[in-house]
Amino acid sequence: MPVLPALGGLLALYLAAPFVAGLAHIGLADWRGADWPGLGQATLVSVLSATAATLLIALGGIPLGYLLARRPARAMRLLGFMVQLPLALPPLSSGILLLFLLGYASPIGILTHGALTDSFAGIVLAETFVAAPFLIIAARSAFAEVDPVLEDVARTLGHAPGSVFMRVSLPLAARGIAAGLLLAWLRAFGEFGATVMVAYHPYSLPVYTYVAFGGEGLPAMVPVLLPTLGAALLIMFFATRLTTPRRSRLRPAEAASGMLPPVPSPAGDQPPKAFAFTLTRKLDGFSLDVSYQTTARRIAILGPSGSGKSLTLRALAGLDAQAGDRLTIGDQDWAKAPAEARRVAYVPQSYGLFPHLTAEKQLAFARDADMAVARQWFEKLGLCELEQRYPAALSLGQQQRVALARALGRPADLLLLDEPFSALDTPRRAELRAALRALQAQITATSILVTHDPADAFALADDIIIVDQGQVLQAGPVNDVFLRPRSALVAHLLGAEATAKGIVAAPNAIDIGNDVTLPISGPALRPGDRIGWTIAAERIRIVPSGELPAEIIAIEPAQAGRRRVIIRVGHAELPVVQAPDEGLCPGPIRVTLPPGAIQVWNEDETMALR
Ligand SMILES: Nc1ncnc2c1ncn2[C@@H]1O[C@H](COP(=O)(O)OP(=O)(O)OP(=O)(O)O)[C@@H](O)[C@H]1O
Repeated sequence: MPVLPALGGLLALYLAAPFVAGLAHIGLADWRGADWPGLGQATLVSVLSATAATLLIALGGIPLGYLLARRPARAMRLLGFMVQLPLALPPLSSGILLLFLLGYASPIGILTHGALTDSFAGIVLAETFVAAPFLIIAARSAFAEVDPVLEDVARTLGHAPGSVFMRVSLPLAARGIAAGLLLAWLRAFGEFGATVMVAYHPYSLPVYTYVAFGGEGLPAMVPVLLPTLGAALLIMFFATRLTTPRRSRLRPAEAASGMLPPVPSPAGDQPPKAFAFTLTRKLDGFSLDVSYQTTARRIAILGPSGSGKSLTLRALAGLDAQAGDRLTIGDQDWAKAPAEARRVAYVPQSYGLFPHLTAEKQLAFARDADMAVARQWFEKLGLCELEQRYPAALSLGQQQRVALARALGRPADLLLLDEPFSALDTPRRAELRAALRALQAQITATSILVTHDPADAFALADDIIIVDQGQVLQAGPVNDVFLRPRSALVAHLLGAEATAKGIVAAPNAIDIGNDVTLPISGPALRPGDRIGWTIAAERIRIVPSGELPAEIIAIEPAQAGRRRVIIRVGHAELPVVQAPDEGLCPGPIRVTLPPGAIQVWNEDETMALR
């Protein structure tokens, strides 16, 4: 569309035109008659006062920007609004307000004998007032860009909040803050309105310019403009460099396998530690109330999206410890310990690698990192070649390994893994699952894995906690929960596609209708009870020698060239995944349903639970 470039071009032309017009006056200027000492003095005053004001602004503005970015409370929003007000005020009005505060007749003016007006200090204070919002806004945006997960991870690596700020938040926000500081300096250097009201003397450069213009008119202005233009060009050059995205000097991420090499040696022979927790949280629109106790060393927390899994993990890590928490591991009570004091190895969903540190430096980041142990993990996880890479140059699998090595490189009693495979494709997922299983066998820490995939839980946990809407639906050893889910919902969360109903015919057999009785494994059931049941599609075998009569009622194409066959057995309609077989067609067949694969729950008890 030609209108857009035309409109943009016109404005750009207008912005450039005064500079061009100024060029024409260079030859006409009275260079000899210029008041160079006066101009030099005013320039010095402006450079020094702008620098002092910028230092003051940095001292308060950086922490303020951080608070505004991290604390969403209403009081903070009000504070944010207030500190930006000077931007909206005409500078002369700002000057008048400052005179109310600092002028001769004000309490502060009386106390300081007027030292804060018509003085260098007055210039600094006026400049600070009008220029501070530039830094505060830049710092707030820069800190808001820093992923809070990185700060969480740093705390679980033993760093107290002050150290997290200095080592993670500040370095990551540094470019934005530096740009804000340059702009604040420039604004302070060019400040006129508030300054002329608060401190007419000593002359700052803008006040000097105004006075010179009043006395000698436009022809004398070209030499006066020189320092201003020079400072503006210099600062804008640096500010532009800071705000231009840096081109990565890193090597691109290789598509190399993210596989953890299997690690052979078994975990120590130490008995697993007793582990118990009760955690409650009341959030806007969501309540969490979970508790469990076990002596198992590998636990999975399984639930659908938004069920409270990550909140539980964060609470275990101590990232938002609250008064009512209960958390013991072995003989230690961690409930009141802050995150940095807990012995946890926490790997969040996004892995939480610090973008400004190489893989090697991530490893050394933990406050109490045992570098010998960390290096061992580095080697075991096949990371030696990647030591000098930044996270941006690592594949997802490699990032996961670095995050694991970093977490394991310090003493930990709990390994907390939040959806460790969620970013990976299916084959990589299976590889890493196997490798993580090997890793679990090597560590003595209790591992807690958050997942929404039952396959992860079966592979990597002895106990499972099933959560939904912030509540524990069922918890216990994986096999027990699998064979006796408490409800159809639990069975679905464990992967059941279709469920059916029946009646308990004998302690280990169920009547599923049409005179079909199904033998089952697991704890005895009470004859006569109404039950729900299911079986995973891949566990059903269609074979001529099958024990049960069934009927094929539909055949549908499925992924990878396979077929999904819907069978009726008893009153149940169940899917079966089959390799292509020309012989199969709708009609009677025989099937085998292994008793150990059948999940059963008591419908009457499920109703009572509701
Ligand atoms: N700081 C917060 N304030 C208010 N609600 C929150 C906060 N953090 C999380 N929630 C809410 O708590 C609920 C549980 O969140 P959580 O991150 O624990 O879910 P999840 O089970 O881990 O989900 P997913 O599998 O999608 O990661 C969600 O509804 C979420 O919106």
